Amino acid sequence: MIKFDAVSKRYPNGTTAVDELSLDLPEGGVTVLVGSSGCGKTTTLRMVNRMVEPTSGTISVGGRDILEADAAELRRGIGYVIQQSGLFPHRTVLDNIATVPLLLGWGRRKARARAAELLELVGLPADAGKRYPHQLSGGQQQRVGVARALAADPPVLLMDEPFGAVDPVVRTQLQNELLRLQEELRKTVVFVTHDIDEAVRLGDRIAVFRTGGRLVQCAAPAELLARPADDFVADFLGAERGLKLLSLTSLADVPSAPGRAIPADEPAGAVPRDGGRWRLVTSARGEPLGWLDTDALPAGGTAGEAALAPVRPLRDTDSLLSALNEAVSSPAGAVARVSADGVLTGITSREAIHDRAGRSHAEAAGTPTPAGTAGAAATDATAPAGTATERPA
Ligand SMILES: Nc1ncnc2c1ncn2[C@@H]1O[C@H](COP(=O)(O)OP(=O)(O)OP(=O)(O)O)[C@@H](O)[C@H]1O
Repeated sequence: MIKFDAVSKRYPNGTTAVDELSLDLPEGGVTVLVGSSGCGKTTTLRMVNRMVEPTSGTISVGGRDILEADAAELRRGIGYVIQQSGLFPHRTVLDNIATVPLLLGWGRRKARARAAELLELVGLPADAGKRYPHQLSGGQQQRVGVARALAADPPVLLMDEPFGAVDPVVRTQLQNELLRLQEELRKTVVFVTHDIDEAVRLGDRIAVFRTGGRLVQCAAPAELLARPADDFVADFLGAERGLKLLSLTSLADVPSAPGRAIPADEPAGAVPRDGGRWRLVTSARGEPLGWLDTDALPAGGTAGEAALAPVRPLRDTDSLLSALNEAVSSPAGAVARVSADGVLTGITSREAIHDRAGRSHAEAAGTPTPAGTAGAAATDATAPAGTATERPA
């Protein structure tokens, strides 16, 4: 969709911002550009919509050399979102979003209807449309920035650190919104960030640049994390790249055992004390409520009335990293698995998670799978904490 062929950008002061870049950005995918400050990410992005002209090489969008296109026409097919949202302060939110459709001569009514539709698409309430940008939070302004960039339904979206100026919680929300939108819209997105976690979350592919505008590696996140091309990329990805890789693997194919859960209305005195210390207590509907310590059972009352250690049930769509986190923080050393409606489907041992984690690394690195621990993969809720064989992930 977007193709860079031996593209360089040299500024008159002698700075080489981008050096002989050859890169294909697939249609409908998110390509994230990362790298240390000043390595040419923004320059690369801005060359796509001709805000910066390359010194040499060719860039094509949809098979057409961008230098042969009229710059204004080219930009109509390319949405652009920047860090400080870039909204017009004296225009209402709705008018901001309607900017490009109005420039395209859509007519006021149609442009505003489209803007209202987009407001909803990016998760803002309809009444936000009448406000001015300064009457919105930073996160809401960024949503408006995204809505404005999408207004004319461009096939390409350029995003230059769009979530760089908001706090981590809002940032995660905005990332989730973008993933949801992308699921629906399938734009070809070029996304610049300094944040490797953001890159791993959002990117179908990640391009790592180094100072001097040199592309070092471009690969899918899992491949990049498992097989960094050199020490520079490995350092850039950080010491925790093994854990980051686990954030990309889902829990879906990790086995679980039914587990013998205890209903909350079971009399405490009737809870079996043998076969393991921690037992999962569930509601009448089967939702996990917490872990019961059978070494400290109260004399009277029900299992549900006892002090329970917290449980954070996980679904198949949760990541292996979340599962590992839950397994190490749960006193039972196991994870309660639930269906989409929150009902217990089984219990997975820490060992099963370790086993899957090891395979996930081996798969991504293209090395032989380490011997599995099939058969010991699941646990039942009666297994005492810490009985799983400890193996490094
Ligand atoms: N107009 C310009 N004139 C001269 N040098 C420039 C100009 N614009 C950018 N540069 C230089 O080109 C290099 C690449 O800049 P660019 O903004 O693309 O980097 P970046 O990777 O986006 O940086 P950051 O992460 O800090 O935003 C830098 O050394 C920068 O100083």
